[in-house]
Formats: sequence, C-alpha cells, structure tokens
Amino acid sequence: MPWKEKDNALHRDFTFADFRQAFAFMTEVAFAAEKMDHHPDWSNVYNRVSIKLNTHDAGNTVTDRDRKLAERIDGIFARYA
Ligand SMILES: C[C@H](O)[C@H](O)[C@H]1CNC2=NC(N)=NC(=O)C2=N1
Repeated sequence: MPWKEKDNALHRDFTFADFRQAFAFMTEVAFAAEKMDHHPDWSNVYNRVSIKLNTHDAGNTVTDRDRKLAERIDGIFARYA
C-alpha cells in the first residue's frame, strides 16, 4: 500500500485522466469517510488529489482508523487506475 507515513500522518498522491475523474474519486471517498465518520485532509488541483490522514481525536497521530480509511481509498482508486 503506497502510503508514506511522515510527520504523524499517512500521505498519498493520486493522478487521474482529468478533473472529472479526480472529482468522482473524491465523491466516492467522501461517502466512505462519512460512513466511517473519519475524514481526510486533502487538496485537489485539476487531475491530482493529495490526501493526508491522521486522527484529530488522538492528537493528530496515525491510528487504525486512518489505516482503515487508507485501505478503503486504495480500493476506490483501484477502480480508476
Ligand atoms: C465529531 C466527529 O465525529 C469527529 O470530529 C470525527 C470526525 N472525523 C474525523 N476525522 C479525522 N481524520 N479524525 C478525527 O478525529 C475525526 N473525528
């Protein structure tokens, strides 16, 4: 799973064919985040999405909730590759 753990967070960047694909991915991730009540710190520039995950309630450190959301994000991304 190509996430980098750095500065108490998981990081991964994603690239898509175009903006619409990137935004469709973000929409699916948003629903997964809502379902888990665990939300990403992310940015989007055209066809690129950068995601950072940590747990605010644990003092902005990496917890299993972040690892679980990262897995779900990878599963969603696999359908865009
Ligand atoms: C009130 C709400 O349930 C909490 O703020 C949830 C929401 N989403 C969250 N997302 C993340 N990344 N960390 C949290 O601690 C967290 N807590």
